Amino acid sequence: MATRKTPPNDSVLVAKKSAPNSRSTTSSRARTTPAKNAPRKQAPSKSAPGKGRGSSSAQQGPSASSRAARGAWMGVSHVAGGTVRRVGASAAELEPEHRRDGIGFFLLALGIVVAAREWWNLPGMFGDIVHAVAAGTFGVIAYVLPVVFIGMGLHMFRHPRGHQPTHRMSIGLGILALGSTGIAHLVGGRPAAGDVDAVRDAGGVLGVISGGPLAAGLTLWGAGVILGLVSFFGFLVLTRTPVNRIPQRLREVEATIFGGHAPTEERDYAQSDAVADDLHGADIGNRARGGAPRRAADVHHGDEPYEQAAEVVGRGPRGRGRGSRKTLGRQRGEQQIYDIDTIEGGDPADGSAADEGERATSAGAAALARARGSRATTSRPATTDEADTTAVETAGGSKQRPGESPKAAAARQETAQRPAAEVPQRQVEAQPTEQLPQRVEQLALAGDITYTLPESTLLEEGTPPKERSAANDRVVDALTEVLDQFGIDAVVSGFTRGPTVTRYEVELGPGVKVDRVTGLSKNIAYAVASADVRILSPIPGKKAIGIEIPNADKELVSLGDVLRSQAARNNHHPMVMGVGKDVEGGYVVANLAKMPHMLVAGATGAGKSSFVNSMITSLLMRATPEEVRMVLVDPKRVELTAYEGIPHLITPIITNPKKAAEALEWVVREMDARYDDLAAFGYKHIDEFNKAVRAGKVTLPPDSKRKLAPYPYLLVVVDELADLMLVAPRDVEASIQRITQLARAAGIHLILATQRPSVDVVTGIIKANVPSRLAFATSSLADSRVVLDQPGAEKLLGQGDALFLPMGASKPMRVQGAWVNESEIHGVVAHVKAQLAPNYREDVQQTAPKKEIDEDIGDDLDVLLQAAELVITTQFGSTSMLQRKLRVGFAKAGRLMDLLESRAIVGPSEGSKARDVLVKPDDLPMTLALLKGEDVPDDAVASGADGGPVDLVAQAQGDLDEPGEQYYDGHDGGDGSEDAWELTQNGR
Ligand SMILES: Nc1ncnc2c1ncn2[C@@H]1O[C@H](COP(=O)(O)OP(=O)(O)OP(=O)(O)O)[C@@H](O)[C@H]1O
Repeated sequence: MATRKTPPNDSVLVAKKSAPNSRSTTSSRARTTPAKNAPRKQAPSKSAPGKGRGSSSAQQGPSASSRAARGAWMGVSHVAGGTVRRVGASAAELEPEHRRDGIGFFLLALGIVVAAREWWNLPGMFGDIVHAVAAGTFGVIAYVLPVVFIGMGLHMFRHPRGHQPTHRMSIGLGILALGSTGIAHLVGGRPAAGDVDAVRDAGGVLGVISGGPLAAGLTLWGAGVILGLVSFFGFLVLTRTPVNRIPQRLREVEATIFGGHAPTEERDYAQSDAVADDLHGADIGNRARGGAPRRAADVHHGDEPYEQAAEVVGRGPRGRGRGSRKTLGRQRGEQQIYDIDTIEGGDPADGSAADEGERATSAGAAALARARGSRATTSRPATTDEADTTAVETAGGSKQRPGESPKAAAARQETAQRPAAEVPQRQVEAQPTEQLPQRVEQLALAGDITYTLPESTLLEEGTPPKERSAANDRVVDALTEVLDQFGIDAVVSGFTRGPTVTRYEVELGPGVKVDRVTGLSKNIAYAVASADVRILSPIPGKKAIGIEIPNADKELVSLGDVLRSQAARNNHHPMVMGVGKDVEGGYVVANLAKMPHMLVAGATGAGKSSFVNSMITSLLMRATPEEVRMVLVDPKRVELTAYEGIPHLITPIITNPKKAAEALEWVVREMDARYDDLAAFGYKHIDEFNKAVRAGKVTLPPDSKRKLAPYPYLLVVVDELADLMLVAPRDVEASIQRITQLARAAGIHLILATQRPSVDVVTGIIKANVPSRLAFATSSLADSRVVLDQPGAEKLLGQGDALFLPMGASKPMRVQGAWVNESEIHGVVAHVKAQLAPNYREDVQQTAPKKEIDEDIGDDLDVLLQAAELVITTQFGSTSMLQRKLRVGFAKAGRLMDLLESRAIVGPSEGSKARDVLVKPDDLPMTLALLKGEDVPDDAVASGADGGPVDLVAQAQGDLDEPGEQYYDGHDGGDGSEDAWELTQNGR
């Protein structure tokens, strides 16, 4: 393999280091080489100046033999050096899993060799050497070395992909070795370094180093205590046990030895087999590490991520064997964390870059800065085999592409030949290994209750992220081929792999039209055998076209990982939720309080309900019922039932759409009440008010009996807006409009989810007032436009793949939604329910006034109310005034006047004269209430004047006969009446 395909980095490396022939076989890069290669090809002759001179000096006699010897030595060293480099490079070419397997086997073999000598006294020189090294270094501790080596080897096999745990183990073992050999040194009588045998029987050289000076300085016991502590610390690092978790770890160990369940083990891997296999093989958490079996019986319906994708995942690319192709591309960095907080503040790209700069680890940050900083350092393809072949062909003939200038060709070739080793590699954030500490709150309202937020171990870990896979390499090949076939001067310059899609970056040569690539979307889809190709031009913040192609091997984004990410840890706001991961593999969290309202839409099965579950669970994980209360509306009756009875609820889950509409009206009233408070106490936002209340700065009037308490945030979740719009479109729309326009300062936030993002459900008014959007896969382009005002959502993959357009962002970002399964939800809900019962507000569903709008009014209620108001306030019953002021047609104005007459608000028509108005302005509110079908107190009825409202009330109460049918008899107007009206208006 290594001889057939010399990897590009090898080829460049060898060329630089003067291996003359390396190009001829390969040439992978020939296409990209000529300009630069020429001098490089000269390198060997440069390194062999002796040759040239040799031929002349051969005639010089005596020094010829020494030169020949030197030449021979150089030759041998070249061959040897080249071989070593080639083997090294080939090893680097291996898949990371194979490399780790190789290390695993090496450690196993080492363990066996050391055991053979230290345990079974292997005789002979080999045994002596092993003993000299092992015991010489570690002293008597060498007895346990085989266990350590074999253990680490097995660990490598079990976790072929991660590297963090191995680093931790190495550090832990190092510290433990220092401590324990030091103790062995003390116990072994503190032999002098020169006494080899005694040193081997004590703590070895390491023991002399760690124990000797300590004992000399601190006495034997002092040194012993210090070394004991050092060893203990090493052990804790090795076993990943923070001191505060020692009791829990002991319980886990006890549970493992004596059976039963440790608390953290009560998790349930209800994943599809394929995904679970993925998880299983990849270090997914305590349970998998403990080897506890998964319980198939625990798999719930609807509790499986990527339900239909199981088959695809099952026969992912790993099953099909891998080539040894070189991959290209920038590596994904999970340190890249988008916090919607940051994005909201300004340019998303800038925000994230700044974020990255701050948070990346030093190694990752340096690489990231390089990757971001200049185009020249953006990753370039380290070529594939196919590219190699093409390169050979083009190298032999034209090195320029059609229409390309020689200079451009040279520049392109120069960049394209950069070795993979120079590709900036971004550090991948480790799966969070530390669980979050539990937050404990003393509840203010129920002072005797200490509320503990759920432990983060209740949420499982997801699939460890892959940096690249063979599937990515195949796609890069296919894309390169398509670009070549169509003679487009463009290179696939890198890719970032997200959990469900990979974004390939294509950089254009000078003078190449973007349309030439975007116009190829169908050919690209054909070449990569996937219908779901989405092209972004450009990638926001980058000079490159993005081609997003689904991963054949999807990764599960678990809510637990998102909430344990740095982005979520750094933000202590109770309304922060885990959204998922973006295409670059960065965790996305969002502060719902800053959204401030969100529309979540997508076709059935696209992942809305899963998102809503993740959102509610996020809040339960992070917020006490005093911080966040919820109104959950679930007309489908299935999605949110799991949350019934949680103390965060302000009313039982509402399943009846009519009641939901009423609940929205309650939310409006609650909002008004909060606003009144803010105004009364002089605050602009509920946060300021709450702060002042907590600080005791808000003083009530002396006679007030009210007990001041901070207002919790109120999250109103409607899981199917369409159902509400069906029963009471006008009321629902009006409530939503009012809430969304004002509620932000009152700490009230709306999440509206729908699977029917059509204009009759997501009306213009709703859209205008709900600024943040989350679009899961929609069934049509039109739906995508309704949600996002742009196409894109129709190309999403479903199952949590989404476009997220938070308020203030100009371009949507693609995210894979966080997944939380039913058993996790049950765990979290059980935890919160066990601590506190819900304290429902009675008024939410009860005080909403009963309304019965008369049939003849029908859909005209709004305009009729306006007409009544106009007529009563002006005391002028003119139809043409209604026409003009309400901008309605003649027929409609006439009908309104009929309705007003039938309710005894105006008298009958009197020809061209304006009608008498029978209701006094003072009675306007009651009249309007009656028209709206609201209950009016009896004492209000008695105050009716001139029989108007009294009649109306009486009629509403059935005391009068239905008024006779009266038809409007035409235009009431001569000009006189209109003028009179104008006069009235002017006179006011
Ligand atoms: N974030 C995710 N990660 C993995 N799989 C997911 C995710 N979201 C959804 N899925 C998969 O898609 C299926 C359907 O998701 P979900 O029930 O949330 O869709 P929906 O849009 O609410 O559909 P409906 O409107 O019919 O209720 C889930 O059962 C799950 O298998």
